[in-house]
Amino acid sequence: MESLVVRGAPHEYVLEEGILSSLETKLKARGFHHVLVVHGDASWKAAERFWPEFTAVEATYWQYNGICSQNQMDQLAAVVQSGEYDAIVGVGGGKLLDLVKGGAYQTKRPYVLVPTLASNCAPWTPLAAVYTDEGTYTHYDVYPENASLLLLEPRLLLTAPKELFVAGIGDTLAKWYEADVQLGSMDEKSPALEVAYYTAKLCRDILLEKSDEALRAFDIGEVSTAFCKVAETIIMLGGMVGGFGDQYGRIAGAHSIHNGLTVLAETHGILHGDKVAYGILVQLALEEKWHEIEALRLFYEKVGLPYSLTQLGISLQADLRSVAEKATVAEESIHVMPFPVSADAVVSAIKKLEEKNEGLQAGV
Ligand SMILES: NC(=O)c1ccc[n+]([C@@H]2O[C@H](COP(=O)([O-])OP(=O)(O)OC[C@H]3O[C@@H](n4cnc5c(N)ncnc54)[C@H](O)[C@@H]3O)[C@@H](O)[C@H]2O)c1
Ligand SMILES: [Zn+2]
Repeated sequence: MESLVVRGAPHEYVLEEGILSSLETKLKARGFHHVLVVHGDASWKAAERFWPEFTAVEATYWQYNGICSQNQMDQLAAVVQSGEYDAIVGVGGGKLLDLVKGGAYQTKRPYVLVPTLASNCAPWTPLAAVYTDEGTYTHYDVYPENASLLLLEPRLLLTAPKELFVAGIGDTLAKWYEADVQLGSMDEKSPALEVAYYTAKLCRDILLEKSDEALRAFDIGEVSTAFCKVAETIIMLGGMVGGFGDQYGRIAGAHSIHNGLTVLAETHGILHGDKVAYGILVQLALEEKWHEIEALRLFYEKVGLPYSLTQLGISLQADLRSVAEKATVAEESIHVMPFPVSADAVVSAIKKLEEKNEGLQAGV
C-alpha cells in the first residue's frame, strides 16, 4: 500500500465565546512569557475589542503589509530574531496566518493562531500559500510543526464580511466532490484515507444542512449554533480532509476550473470560493452527474453561491477555450479524475451546464 503522510491538528483547539480571556493563561502554561502579536489592519480593528489585557505576559505588536510573501516572511523573521520572543501569535485572515507559520518556521518558534475570518482551512493546516510582493501566487510551503494553540472566538468570526463566509462554504463543499472523485472508486483505503473520506462527506452534509441557518447569524449579528458548526466545518473539518487524505484529500477538478477561470480578467475580483463553487458544477458535468447538479443549484441559490457564468460576471461569449486549456494543462489537478479530461470536454461541460441554466430560466 502506498505510504501517505498524515498531518495532524493544532496541539489545542477551542471554539468558545469569550475564549480569548483565557489566552494569557494558555500562553503561560506553554512557557510563553514574551510574544510577538502579528496582525493586519482590518483584522486588528475587528479583534481589538475581544483582545484581553495581559498582566504577566509581555506582548509586542507588529502589523504586516497585507501580503504573505517570502520578503514579508523574512521581515517577520528578522523582527522575531531581534527580540527575545518565546512565540508568535497571529491574529487575522488566511494570509496573515500563513505568514506567521512561515515566520515561525524560519525562526524555529512555536505559534498561536487567532483567526478573524472563517473563510478557509488555513487556521488548521501547517501550510502557507506564498505570493510575490505584488500578490501573484507562487507556491505553497508545508511546515513540520502545526500551531501550538488555535482559538476561535465566534463573535470575532462574525465581524467578517458575509461574502467571505459564503465563499468559504463554496471552497469547503469542494472538499467532498474533489475527495470523492479520487477516493470513491478506491477499493482498499488506509485508515487515514477512511477518515479523510468520512470527514469530506461530513463537510458536505453539514454545509448542505446548516449553511442557510448559519448565514442568518450575519443578518441578526448574533452567534448561533449553526454558525459555529459551519465555521468549524470550514476551518477544522476542511483542514482534516487534507491532513488525513494527503494527496487524495487535496484538489481535483473544481479547483482546476477555478484556475482556468482566472485567465478571464473579469474573474479577478471574484472570491476564490465562488469560482471553486462553479468549478464543482463543471466537475460534476464532466462526470455527467446531472441530478447532483440540480440539487446543488438549489443550495447555491439559497446561500448565494454562483451557479452560472453570468453570476460570475462572465459573458456567454467569453473565451471558454482559453479557460478550458488553462484548466487542463498537464500539471493541473483535474487529471487526478479517473478518466482523461481534455480541453474540449471542459468546454462542452461548461456549455451543457449553461444550456441547462438557460433552460431553467426559460422554464423548460
Ligand atoms: N494555508 C492553507 O492551508 C490555506 C488554505 C486556503 C487558503 N489559503 C490562503 O488564505 C488566503 C485567503 O485567506 P482569507 O480568505 O482568510 O482572507 P485574507 O487573509 O486574504 O483576508 C481578506 C481580507 O479580509 C480582511 N479581514 C480579516 N479579518 C477581517 C474581519 N474580521 N473583518 C473584516 N475584514 C477582515 C483582511 O485584512 C483582508 O483584507 C489566501 O492567501 C489563500 O491562498 C491558505
Ligand atoms: Zn480552495
